[in-house]
Amino acid sequence: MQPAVYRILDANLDRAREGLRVIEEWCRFGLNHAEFTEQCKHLRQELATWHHSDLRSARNTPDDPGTGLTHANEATRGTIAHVLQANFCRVEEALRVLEEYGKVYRQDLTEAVKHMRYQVYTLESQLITQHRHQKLHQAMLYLITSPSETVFETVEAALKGGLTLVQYRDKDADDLTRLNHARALRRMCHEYGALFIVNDRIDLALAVDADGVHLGQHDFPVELARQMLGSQRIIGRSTHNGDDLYRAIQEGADYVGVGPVYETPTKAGRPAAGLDCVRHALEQCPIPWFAIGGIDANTVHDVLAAGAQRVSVVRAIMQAEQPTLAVQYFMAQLDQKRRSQMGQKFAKQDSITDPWM
Ligand SMILES: Cc1ncc(COP(=O)(O)OP(=O)(O)O)c(N)n1
Ligand SMILES: Cc1ncsc1CCOP(=O)(O)O
Ligand SMILES: [Mg+2]
Repeated sequence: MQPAVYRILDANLDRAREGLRVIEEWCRFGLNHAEFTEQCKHLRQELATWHHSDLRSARNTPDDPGTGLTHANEATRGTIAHVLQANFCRVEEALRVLEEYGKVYRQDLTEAVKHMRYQVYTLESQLITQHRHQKLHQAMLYLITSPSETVFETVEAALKGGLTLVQYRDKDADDLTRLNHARALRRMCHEYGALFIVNDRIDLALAVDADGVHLGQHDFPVELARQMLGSQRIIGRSTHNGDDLYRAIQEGADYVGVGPVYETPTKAGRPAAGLDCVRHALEQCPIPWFAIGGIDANTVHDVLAAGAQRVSVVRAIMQAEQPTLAVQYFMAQLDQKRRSQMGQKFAKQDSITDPWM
């Protein structure tokens, strides 16, 4: 057996185990997810059983020309999602190398790492799903875009203000324009670690690998969207009354919009559902819900007082002179409401069990 093959197997066993350890640490300390943590640990330990001394003894780091190679993208990671993505790539590539070179070393290694590689693919999909849904539950402010010459500048300014959930909505543009805009906005949102949702169009959401789609009462049913998008993507539903809300929950929507609370020119012709829809959602909605419709600096206090914990806005940010400040204002109001509620809950019970907090 050529020493070079041993060196390749040694290096890639190290690479795979190191990448899994990076992922494991987020599962353990970032997600507090015992099952994912255990899966990573088991894969690491299984790889360790193949790391025999004949492979380790072939290591020759001083003569390794690769140690000096670096890539500009390796220096920094924009978000945790980028850290996870880079390390899943590292693990999957290393396992593929082990599988190929294992064919000239030991057939049982090849079989073992092939099985591990598919386990890692599944874990990656589960983690992406978990990450998306965790970010959805943590999102308190939801920007829905409106057609604008400065839509990209406005969204980026909002993301710089701490916005974590964006929906691309343009009822008038042609499909090619929507495709290009959605691609650009999805890239921008993910650079800032924000979720990107597409309004109405399941095909467009799939085409740009969006984090999800938002469907109105007269758009495609949630069931069809779920068949096309799977469980790993987010599906939101518009609701205007108690029946809509009940049905959306039964259909398995991941979140709902509740409103319009006030009449709004952004959704002309849709009558206001009033603050009662907020009060009803507070009592009846177990999934994340966003009050929407006519919410701005003048109305947000009443909407929060009626029980909203999350709000969705269009004009208040899209038409703001300074979108960054507008986002920071709303986030401060929402955080203050959340803290006051946490305080009240602690006052009422020994431990907080609210799954959305
Ligand atoms: C969060 C949220 N709620 C409601 C809507 C409205 O969706 P839209 O497609 O604009 O109108 P309908 O399909 O509900 O009539 C939304 N986009 N986002
Ligand atoms: C899309 C949508 N659905 C219900 S109200 C609304 C628009 C809300 O826009 P604005 O925040 O400008 O009132
Ligand atoms: Mg719609």
